[in-house]
Amino acid sequence: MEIDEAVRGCSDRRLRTKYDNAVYVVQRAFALYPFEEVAFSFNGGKDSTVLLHLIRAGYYLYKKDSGDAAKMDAIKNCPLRTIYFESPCAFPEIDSFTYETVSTYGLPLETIQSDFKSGLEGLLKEKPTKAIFIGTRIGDPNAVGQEQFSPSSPGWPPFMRVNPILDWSYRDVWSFLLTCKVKYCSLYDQGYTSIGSIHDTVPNALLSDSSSEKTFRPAYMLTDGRLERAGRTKKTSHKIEMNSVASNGMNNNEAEQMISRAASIIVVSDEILFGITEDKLGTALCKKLHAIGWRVSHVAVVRNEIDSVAEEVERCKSTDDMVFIFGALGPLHSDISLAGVAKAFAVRLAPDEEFEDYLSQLMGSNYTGDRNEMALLPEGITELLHHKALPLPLIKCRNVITLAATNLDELDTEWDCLLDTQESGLVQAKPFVSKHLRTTLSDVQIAPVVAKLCLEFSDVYIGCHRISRAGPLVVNLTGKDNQRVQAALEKLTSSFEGQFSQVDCCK
Ligand SMILES: Cc1cc2nc3c(=O)[nH]c(=O)nc-3n(C[C@H](O)[C@H](O)[C@H](O)COP(=O)(O)O)c2cc1C
Ligand SMILES: Nc1ncnc2c1ncn2[C@@H]1O[C@H](COP(=O)(O)OP(=O)(O)OP(=O)(O)O)[C@@H](O)[C@H]1O
Ligand SMILES: [Mg+2]
Repeated sequence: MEIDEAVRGCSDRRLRTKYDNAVYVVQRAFALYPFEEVAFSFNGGKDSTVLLHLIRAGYYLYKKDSGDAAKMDAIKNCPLRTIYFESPCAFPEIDSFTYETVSTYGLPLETIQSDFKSGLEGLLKEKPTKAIFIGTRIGDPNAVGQEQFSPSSPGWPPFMRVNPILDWSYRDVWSFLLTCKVKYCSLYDQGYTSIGSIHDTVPNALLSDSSSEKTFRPAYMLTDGRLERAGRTKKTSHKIEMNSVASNGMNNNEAEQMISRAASIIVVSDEILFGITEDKLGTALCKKLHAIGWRVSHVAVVRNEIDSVAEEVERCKSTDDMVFIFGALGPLHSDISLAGVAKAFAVRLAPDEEFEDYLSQLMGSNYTGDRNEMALLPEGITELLHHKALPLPLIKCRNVITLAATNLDELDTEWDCLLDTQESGLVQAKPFVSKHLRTTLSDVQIAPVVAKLCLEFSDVYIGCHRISRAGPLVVNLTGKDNQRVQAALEKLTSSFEGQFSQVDCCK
């Protein structure tokens, strides 16, 4: 069997291991389910092309193991039911590659014209189908929480999703296709690295040829597989969000208020809780966030314990747009931040190939201990944020960004890189306006007026603090609408003629 021979004959030990595991999953599926109740979901993409050849190899090995030696010569192909969800928005190259391939490999094709869910409902009604092979890989947006055998989701018709290449990286896919010298869709040689519909897919800009803007290098030249989907345009952008709120009859100001951003900060440090060190980074980050118009809703210092981090992340990730974590990052026993993040998202820590590469370039081969602990990242939800000024990319898990800074200078660098990296999601929001007033009046005297003011100006934050019990009182008015902040200020000062003076800062 040519695929099996090509992989076994190659020197790439990692590819051989990935192949062995995937082919094992294929064979188990054939052992578990009646052949005619298994289907292969094929769409001509690179992942499903890999899967096609793994299924062919797995089928061959399964038949060989079941003692059908006499018939082995006849088993060149695997006549597995193959389903293709056709779409008028598919690339013509994808369509033609799909039809050609099923014909080349003798796959009985069943085309479906509706969406995935109703298409599968129809398919299951028509023919009993217990399991479907899918080319999902960790890193695909829909892979989170899946295993190699994962029942379909609640609300979907019942079948087993079989994902033999779930743990394959972008590089593994290309090593396999090139080692086996199999045909793949021509778009991948034109710079496409992941293919969706004609409306949301363009060649990957990272492969653009320096000599000409219009030519692109082949997909297998992309060195950082994390950026595989860079040619897939995002479904919702800040601009669209803004347009849609503005088109709901709101003016732009109101629209900006609507999308004002909130962040929380988690500092992981037993030392701070013991009083041995102080948290300076949390305070500095509050200032930086405030300066770009973000509201900080919460700063927490938690213990170096997986559960403490997980509980805090779980709380913050759903209430805030962004969560920042400092501390407990590295190979030490107490470096548990990423395990806490993984637990909060109910995913595992798994080796990350790209991060491993960065670590070995930075630290040589002795960098991570026996299990490559430092290269274990939350599986399926991690994005590496690259920047030329950073020796290691920053780790972003959905809306949780792990900062590696240990002092204020390092924080400045990381912050500038985040602002310079679109993928960080750190967009500039409408800036805050702050005005500060100072008075020698007592708290008791101003309390009823300030309480009323808070009700009337609910969009303006009105805070009061003293530098000392005997010293003057400072009132801080902060909001996003300059006129409203000024109006609140005037109302307060006019209630106590001549008793307030405006100052530049709140000290
Ligand atoms: C055969 C097959 C089975 C699927 N089963 C499920 C499922 O059980 N649950 C689910 O949420 N999505 C399921 N999907 C949808 C995929 O998760 C995903 O939305 C789809 O592949 C589109 O990916 P894209 O949005 O990246 O193009 C299935 C898709 C296919 C082709
Ligand atoms: N239109 C479709 N018809 C049949 N199966 C599909 C279709 N779209 C997706 N799938 C299944 O979902 C899997 C994952 O799709 P995905 O787009 O991530 O991978 P791919 O198309 O194989 O490769 P690429 O990431 O380069 O687009 C496919 O390998 C295939 O098994
Ligand atoms: Mg695709």
